[in-house]
Amino acid sequence: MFARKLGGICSGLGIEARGFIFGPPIALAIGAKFVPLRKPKKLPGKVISQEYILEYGRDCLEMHVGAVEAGERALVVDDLIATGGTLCAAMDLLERVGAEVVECACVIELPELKGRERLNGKPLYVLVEYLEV
Ligand SMILES: O=P(O)(O)OC[C@H]1O[C@H](OP(=O)(O)OP(=O)(O)O)[C@H](O)[C@@H]1O
Ligand SMILES: Nc1ncnc2[nH]cnc12
Repeated sequence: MFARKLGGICSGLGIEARGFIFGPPIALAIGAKFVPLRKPKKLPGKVISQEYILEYGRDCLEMHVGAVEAGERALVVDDLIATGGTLCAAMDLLERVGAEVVECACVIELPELKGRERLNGKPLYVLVEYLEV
């Protein structure tokens, strides 16, 4: 599995909603804590927020202040990458708190939407590339 090669990852982050299916078992498998990145007004307590643009509108991700500390190595997990806006917002949040995003991982990539190109060279692991025929 990809994560075994990475080592030393403290935080496995899952993006609401379907990233919550895959993030927790991956975090458990690599011995990392699971940190949820949620849609607005779902997390209690103090949060930092990052807005982003999707194919079909705008949205925002939030993370608890203190959930990830400066210097932590992090893996971001979601079900799917399309335009890459969601993963970019997740990476922006983590960079704002001084964490290092080691890799992003998704089950499905829609390569025609070129999301990978927006990740500034950050490694992206995917299981399935879906191409329209
Ligand atoms: O690469 P992008 O263009 O940013 O799109 C990918 C995102 O879109 C979907 O979530 P959605 O925003 O539909 O939210 P949901 O999981 O709450 O339905 C999917 O689960 C990803 O999180
Ligand atoms: N084009 C797309 N198809 C399926 N799921 C998506 N989530 C975001 N964009 C999508």
